[in-house]
Amino acid sequence: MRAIYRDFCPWLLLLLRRRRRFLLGTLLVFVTLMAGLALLGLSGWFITASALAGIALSMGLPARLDVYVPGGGIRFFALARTIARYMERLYNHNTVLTLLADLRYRVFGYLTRFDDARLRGERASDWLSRLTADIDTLDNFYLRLLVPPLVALLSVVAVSLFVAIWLPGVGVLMAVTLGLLWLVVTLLAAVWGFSQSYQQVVDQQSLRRLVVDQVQASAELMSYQTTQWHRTMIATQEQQAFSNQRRLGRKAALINCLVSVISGLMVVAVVWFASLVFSQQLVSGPILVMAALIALGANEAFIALPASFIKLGASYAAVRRLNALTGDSSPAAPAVSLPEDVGLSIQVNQLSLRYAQTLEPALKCIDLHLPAEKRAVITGNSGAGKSSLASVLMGRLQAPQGEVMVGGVPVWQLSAESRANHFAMLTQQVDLFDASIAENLRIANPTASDNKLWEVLSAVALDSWVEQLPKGLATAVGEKGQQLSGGQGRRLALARLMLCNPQVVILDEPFAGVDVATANYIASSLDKWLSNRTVIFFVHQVSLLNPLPGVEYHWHLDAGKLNQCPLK
Ligand SMILES: Nc1ncnc2c1ncn2[C@@H]1O[C@H](COP(=O)(O)OP(=O)(O)OP(=O)(O)O)[C@@H](O)[C@H]1O
Repeated sequence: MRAIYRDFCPWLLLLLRRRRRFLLGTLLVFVTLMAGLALLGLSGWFITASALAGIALSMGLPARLDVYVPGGGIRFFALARTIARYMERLYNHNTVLTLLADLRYRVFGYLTRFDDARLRGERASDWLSRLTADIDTLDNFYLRLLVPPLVALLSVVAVSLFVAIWLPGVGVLMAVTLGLLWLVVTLLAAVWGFSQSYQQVVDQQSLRRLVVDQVQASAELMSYQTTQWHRTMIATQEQQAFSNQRRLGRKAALINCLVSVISGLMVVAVVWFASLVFSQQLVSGPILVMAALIALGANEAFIALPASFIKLGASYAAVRRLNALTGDSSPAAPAVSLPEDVGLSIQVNQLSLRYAQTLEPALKCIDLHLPAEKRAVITGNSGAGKSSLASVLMGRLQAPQGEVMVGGVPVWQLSAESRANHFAMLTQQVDLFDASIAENLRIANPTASDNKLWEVLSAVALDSWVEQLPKGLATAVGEKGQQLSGGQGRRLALARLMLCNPQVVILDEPFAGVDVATANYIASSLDKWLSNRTVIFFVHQVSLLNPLPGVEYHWHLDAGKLNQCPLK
């Protein structure tokens, strides 16, 4: 129990930072409920009193009834209920959206502090689950698990005290029964449905993974004729999730049934006790009817609670997954900035890196010094550690041993803005968005003119190809740039890089997928753009296929070890 509280605590505190909204939202829900109950009770009282006055008059007995005050009261409560309900919906939905923004902001903040290895450690569908499904589950917390039980508890107190003014015994009966009902719909529902609703989140995640795999790998599954096998796996998982959901639904229905039985019995008991008091002429008929109707209406505060509390386990599962993020990320965002328009040197001292769950280090005791505004090439066979070293140099991957200094500042102390402004990297796997060519380019520089876009396209020899496209710069490149060839995609990414103005540039296999003539043409444009910048090329080998303009230093990576080589 304490562990559950500890896990929920940070998120509850985040929600309660908006406590004024929370209190006002609760008050509006409470006022709506009370106005409804008052309308029901007063209407019952008024109809009964009118009927009794009519009967008395028809029997020739003297009778008086003020119709104006109760009539006005009924109109007042009817209006109050409508207005309070409208305000409550408006206000609480606004609160939920505000909380959603708070939660997403916090979770996104944690994700931005992860390095490449941690981000790649989980699947995209899992990150998506955290940012969407888990946060939505938490966001339900306010409107389903915090406000309604508080309103229900307040209504138990208010309704019992009100009835006790005329019928103290009935007031106590209602307080005890409704209090018991409150415990049933909150604690009992939460405990009873906990493990199944927890499992529901786990099942949904597994199902989402399998379905994403089915869609993404459909070509492979079809070519190996294993589509049916994979579909069977999905069907089995679906069946498991379905039967768990059915068990949970059955429990929720049973609790709802219990609520109806308890509240129904309470109404019978209220009518019975009140008629005993009525038979002793201690209370009037209209009051008896009013008490019975209020007892009947009080049920409304409890109706939605079982369905919400039975899913407490799901909220707990979401919270635990989100807490795993907070545990992993570094506590504070680094905030050192680099000077503008000054050449930056790169210095690496005794750097070692080992990925989690691997035996051999990917990088071993690396020392490197590249003066400001100079260019170097680092060669190495596949798997030698080139991409890992490039990521560490850019501060995208944190190495536990050794240090990397850029412009004399440890790279991990640099703020995200500073890294974005001063560093640029062409990675092996380029990311293109499902947008037009122009939009993909303007990610690097939103204010770049069309002329500027044509200039960088020409630098990577893509201008004539784009010119002959019917939509030109507005041509969509498809999801992950699927409508471009591999080489075109890389060149577009290189053109995008050329719209920035970084002081340090890292190019990981810049000429991969490009023929020799085009590579030579791109190299000469790159040469101009790279002047006055500190540059490292990462390539498998120095060859005609890799024209490397202006390179003055050469290192070779061999199984994670870096050795300086003479430049041929
Ligand atoms: N996220 C990761 N988790 C575990 N091991 C990794 C990870 N990324 C890379 N490695 C391992 O680190 C070693 C170096 O990989 P890296 O990608 O840096 O090599 P590379 O020289 O860039 O190779 P290539 O030229 O084929 O891209 C490899 O043995 C690889 O298996």
